[in-house]
Amino acid sequence: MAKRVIVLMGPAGAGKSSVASYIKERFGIPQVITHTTRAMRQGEEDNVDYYFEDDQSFDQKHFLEEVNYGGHRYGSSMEGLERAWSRNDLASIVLDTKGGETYQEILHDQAWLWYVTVSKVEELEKRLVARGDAKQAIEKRLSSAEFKRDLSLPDSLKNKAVVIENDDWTTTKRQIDGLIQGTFGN
Ligand SMILES: Nc1ncnc2c1ncn2[C@@H]1O[C@H](COP(=O)(O)OP(=O)(O)OP(=O)(O)O)[C@@H](O)[C@H]1O
Ligand SMILES: Nc1nc2c(ncn2[C@@H]2O[C@H](COP(=O)(O)O)[C@@H](O)[C@H]2O)c(=O)[nH]1
Repeated sequence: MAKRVIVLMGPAGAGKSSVASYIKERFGIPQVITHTTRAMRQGEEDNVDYYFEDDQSFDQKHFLEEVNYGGHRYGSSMEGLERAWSRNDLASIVLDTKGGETYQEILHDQAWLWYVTVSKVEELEKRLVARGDAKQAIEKRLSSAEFKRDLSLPDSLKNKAVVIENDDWTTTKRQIDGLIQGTFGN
């Protein structure tokens, strides 16, 4: 089977990481670990949720693409993608929409684009609070240009991405099961 990667995009709090964890547990789809200079959140682990970097170590890496999101740096590497593909032909990665556009340009049909969103934008802040994010970090994130941009799909990805409206987790899981089983018959 051709190697593919599910590219999970969407606004902060919409549920991208929750979807990545679900497809890992349910279908054994490994997640590509990316790099960031932001501080670790409660419950996160280095080398599992991210490779946590400082500016100096980040500068030494060779990334396929890198972005600034809400004042922090994020980057993903071809090595990370190959590592996930060595375990399974279908992997996932969580990216902002700018990264999603880059993956689409580089990987074409090998990038399976999923845009995770919610129908009510107020729900996003509630979820970040419930996740235990620091108040200051939430305020900074919600006022960032990147957060506002990712509230909708960029024009270049419209009609190319599957939209998952993650208002209700049971409904979301059903949609995901349909997408994976419809394509791979697992
Ligand atoms: N359908 C849902 N209903 C209610 N809560 C949800 C739902 N999906 C995810 N959550 C919760 O919302 C919070 C944010 O989810 P998650 O971390 O997956 O979002 P994210 O899109 O990866 O966010 P970020 O980009 O900020 O990292 C988590 O606490 C998660 O458990
Ligand atoms: N383009 C990229 N975007 C990335 C990468 N790793 C994560 N992300 C996206 O950044 C924001 C913020 O992430 P958070 O974990 O601090 O909430 C989110 O949209 C992620 O999808 C990357 O390597 N490249």
